[in-house]
Amino acid sequence: MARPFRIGTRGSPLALTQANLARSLLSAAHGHDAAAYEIVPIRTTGDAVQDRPLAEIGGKALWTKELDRALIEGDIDCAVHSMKDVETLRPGAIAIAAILERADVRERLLGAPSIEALPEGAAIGTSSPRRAAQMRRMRPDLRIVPLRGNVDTRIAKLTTGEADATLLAAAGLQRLGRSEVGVAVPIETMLPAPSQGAIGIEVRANDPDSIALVGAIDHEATRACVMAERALLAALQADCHSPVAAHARFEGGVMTLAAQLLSEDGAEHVTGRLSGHDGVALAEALARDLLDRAPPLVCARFGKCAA
Ligand SMILES: NCc1[nH]cc(CCC(=O)O)c1CC(=O)O
Repeated sequence: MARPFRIGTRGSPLALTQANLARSLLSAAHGHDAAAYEIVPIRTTGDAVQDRPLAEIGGKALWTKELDRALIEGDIDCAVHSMKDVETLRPGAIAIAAILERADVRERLLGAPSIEALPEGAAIGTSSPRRAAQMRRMRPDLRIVPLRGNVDTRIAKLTTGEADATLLAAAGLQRLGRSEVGVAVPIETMLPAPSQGAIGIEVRANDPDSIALVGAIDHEATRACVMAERALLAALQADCHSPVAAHARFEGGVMTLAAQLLSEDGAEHVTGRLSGHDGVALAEALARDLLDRAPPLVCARFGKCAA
């Protein structure tokens, strides 16, 4: 290559680790020297504003807007994202060229050996509406306190007593070399966020060379699962503040998509699962079914209900 292929990323330790993983996979797939790739960290609004609730900052595209602009303007050739943080509707000028093989999708609980073992009234630090609602559903006695910052900051805030316990994605901990921290929560107990554990690489939609280069490291099964989970969010018209969990997986060539919608306070919820071969069709059917069966408070949160 004439010049290095520029890999755009957020500057957090987890984002940089993920960008380096993308670089290693790309150089291995194409037999390039690592120097053929350049990591370009870009500061996002979500990283810059650490002291206010996410919903207050404006909500949408907090982690992607600056990277989108750099990509579209040609300052970078691709952008590496945690797919969990990427909005369901992407700009037409941007294409997802690869989704990497998914890591452990589970949540890990830090601060107690299990959810049942949490002391009465314990403070759970999380800024995720999904995690908050799921915890309130299982343990209405718990208090939810906001906890933001990158993974290491959140772990540190437990030590300083800002919260008694927290939940973090196993995938992020693993990638930061902290896979021993906390205990894994089975997905049957706590269904993860849609796209949790999946890294996506975006390119300009009108850049066929980058589409081919990056497409070489796509993991087809992960892509199908993540696209089904994202199609469910689209069909629900959910956004990043919606308390929704979803997880798709293949078993013997058949995809099973499971999902849970909750009211903010966790008092009401609806769950469902469907199996089949077309992930997007499964997502649309499951969304219809969940909205049809949603109790009133869940319905109020997700709009589009029949009632
Ligand atoms: N919202 C922040 C975020 N985005 C991606 C991850 C972890 C990695 C992943 O889920 O792919 C995290 C931290 C967390 O939820 O623990």
